Amino acid sequence: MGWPFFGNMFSFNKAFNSSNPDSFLSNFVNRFGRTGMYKAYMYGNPSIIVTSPEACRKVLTDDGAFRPGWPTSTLILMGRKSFANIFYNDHKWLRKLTAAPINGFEALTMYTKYIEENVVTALDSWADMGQIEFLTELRRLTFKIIMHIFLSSEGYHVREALEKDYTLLNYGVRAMTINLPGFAYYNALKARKNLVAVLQRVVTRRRAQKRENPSCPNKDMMDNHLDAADENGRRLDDEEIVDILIMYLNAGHESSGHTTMWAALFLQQNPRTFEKAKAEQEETVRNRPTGQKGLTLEEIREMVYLHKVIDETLRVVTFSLSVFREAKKDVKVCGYTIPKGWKALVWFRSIHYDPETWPEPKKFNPSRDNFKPKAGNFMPFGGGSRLCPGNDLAKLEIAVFLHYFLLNYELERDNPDSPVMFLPHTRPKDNCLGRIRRVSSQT
Ligand code: HEM
Repeated sequence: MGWPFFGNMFSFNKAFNSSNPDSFLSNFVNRFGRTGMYKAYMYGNPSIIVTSPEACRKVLTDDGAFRPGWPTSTLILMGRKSFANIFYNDHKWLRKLTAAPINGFEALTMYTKYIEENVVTALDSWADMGQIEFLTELRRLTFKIIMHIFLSSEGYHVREALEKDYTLLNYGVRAMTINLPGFAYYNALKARKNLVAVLQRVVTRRRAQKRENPSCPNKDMMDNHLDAADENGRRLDDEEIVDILIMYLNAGHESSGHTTMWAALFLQQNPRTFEKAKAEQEETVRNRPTGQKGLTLEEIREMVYLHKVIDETLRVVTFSLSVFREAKKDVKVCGYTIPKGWKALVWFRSIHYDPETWPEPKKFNPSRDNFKPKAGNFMPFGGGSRLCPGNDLAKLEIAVFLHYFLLNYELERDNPDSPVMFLPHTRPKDNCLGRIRRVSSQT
């Protein structure tokens, strides 16, 4: 279980700050064999790192034995009333409240137009901007989209005020919990304070508006939260609304921004895949009824190859390296006992990089046609009752972006060999510095 007090965090940080993050787990495998479960001391807690698909699935789906168990440092940043720390009936109610408006055909059709308009405008302006940090611009774009869904009636200033602080908040999420100036965790705590202050001001103002004009229709998710009551009439207090929003806005843009960047990058690095994906998009446009302007959700759902590209990107990148659960009792998983109170770290990266399931796992290859999916060996959005509620929205955003990117643009990187960072999330160190160039004008 590593060093006293620090446990395995030194070796974790060493591996994830090198070019070979998987060496962290290989160390366990080399010493103890492919057991699928390894005892470790992580983020201040005795933990079991769970790596086999069967064991991961069991941990994610057995709500009787496990509950979310995020480290205290993460809970402080996300908020003690965020999704990371709500359980049972409250969780069920709040999931229904927040997931319904971003799922299903009608909701996604409504957002397709907004996403499309913003993707088209963004790509067009980036092409005129010369050198850009592609990742930074994509994060701005996905943040604008998630803000539209949750806080559409707030203007540019609120968005700007929140956007800056989210970057700092994220850098602190998987950092060492050192609350001293100059350290990532210290900056993240300051960023959270600012985020809370901005959102609290919005809640206070909206409550006042609702008192003055109770019949005013709801405009966005924030308004829905202010009105919501559960079956016993319980309403959400300010802290709950702020914490739910802090986590949702974060989860809703970082992941899709990063994944979109990697998808574009992988396509650019693999010309044959690029051409194949582009051909599918050209066919979509050719088959479009005359008079139809822009994409429809039906068209997007029929893009078979593009979805393979997106899935393969989700696998190779594995944006959520692992998620945390805590054993509510001593529980047997695949022959081993996880003791009550211990954390279980569901290690998605090992599932997605298992060479037995994914030959040449580090290779981006959307045409893994011999792949037979088995329950648990592809879980980019998690599983069980905590399955990501934004998965369809995220895939929609990525698909719309790739549609226009493939048809009309290419990415030229300034530092194609820029090293890759793995914490807090996998990204090129230079945030993908480069240029977006127009290559044709088909749409
Ligand atoms: C590529 C994009 C995305 C990836 C890879 C991703 C991944 C994940 C994963 C693995 C989980 C499970 C966490 C757990 O088991 O504890 C999760 C949960 C969550 N995601 Fe996503 N996500 C993405 C996009 C989004 C978007 C667009 C939104 C919002 C619209 C969102 C909101 C959430 C929320 C609120 C949870 C917590 C759910 C709960 O605890 O019930 N995610 N996500």
